[in-house]
Amino acid sequence: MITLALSKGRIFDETLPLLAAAGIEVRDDPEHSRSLILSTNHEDVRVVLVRATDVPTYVQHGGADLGVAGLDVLIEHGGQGLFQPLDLRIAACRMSVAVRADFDYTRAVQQGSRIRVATKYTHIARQHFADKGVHVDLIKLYGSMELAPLTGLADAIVDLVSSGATLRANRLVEVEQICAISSRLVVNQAALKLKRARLRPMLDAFASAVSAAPAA
Ligand SMILES: Nc1ncnc2c1ncn2[C@@H]1O[C@H](COP(=O)(O)OP(=O)(O)OP(=O)(O)O)[C@@H](O)[C@H]1O
Ligand SMILES: O=P(O)(O)OC[C@H]1O[C@H](OP(=O)(O)OP(=O)(O)O)[C@H](O)[C@@H]1O
Repeated sequence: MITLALSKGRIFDETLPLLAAAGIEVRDDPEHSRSLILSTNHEDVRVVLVRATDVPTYVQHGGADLGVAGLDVLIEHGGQGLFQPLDLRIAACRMSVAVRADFDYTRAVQQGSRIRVATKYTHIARQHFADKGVHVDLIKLYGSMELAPLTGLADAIVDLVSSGATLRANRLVEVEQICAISSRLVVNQAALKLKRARLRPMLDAFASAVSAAPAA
């Protein structure tokens, strides 16, 4: 059995065409089923639905043989025990610093002020500000980061930005882009050896589908 870990929503939706290119069709629709294990048109391939942040953990510990996870999630996880053969170029966005329009970020940085930064992505944020030599107090949040500067909890946030609509809706401005983010295929290192005959053609089919897809 080959087990693929996916998260519901954009990763599931954007992975489906790549699976189709590898001849794999998922039988259930996660939006209309409560089942967490989905069968496919191949008896020996199944999809398990997990939280986006749990995909690396499932694959690392062999709960799944392979999975799809955002680079943000992989950096935060650390990537131990994971083979990362392919950038799938799906769920593309960027990791950015954003502040209230009336907060002078450039000046705060130049003055060497301590900046309070709220984020779900503490590893990425810590590394970014350490590289810049900026002193920060990090505040760990699990969602709705945009609220933090609006309520006085923080001066800045580090969060994912795609269209910019969420920042605009909350009257925040993007002041720095930290890195580009897309989703990666991750494979359990032991599974890659033990199930190589079944996994290798799947990985090759994903790679061909990615290079055939128009650039995002
Ligand atoms: N607005 C966006 N546009 C494009 N890609 C995004 C966007 N937001 C997040 N992503 C990417 O998609 C991945 C999955 O995001 P999703 O919103 O499905 O899960 P999540 O809510 O961040 O995770 P969890 O449920 O574990 O907290 C993220 O890890 C990121 O790489
Ligand atoms: O620039 P935009 O196109 O507005 O996208 C950015 C938003 O997308 C992500 O949230 P998501 O939609 O995944 O919601 P969630 O984190 O609550 O799941 C991210 O945390 C931002 O809030």
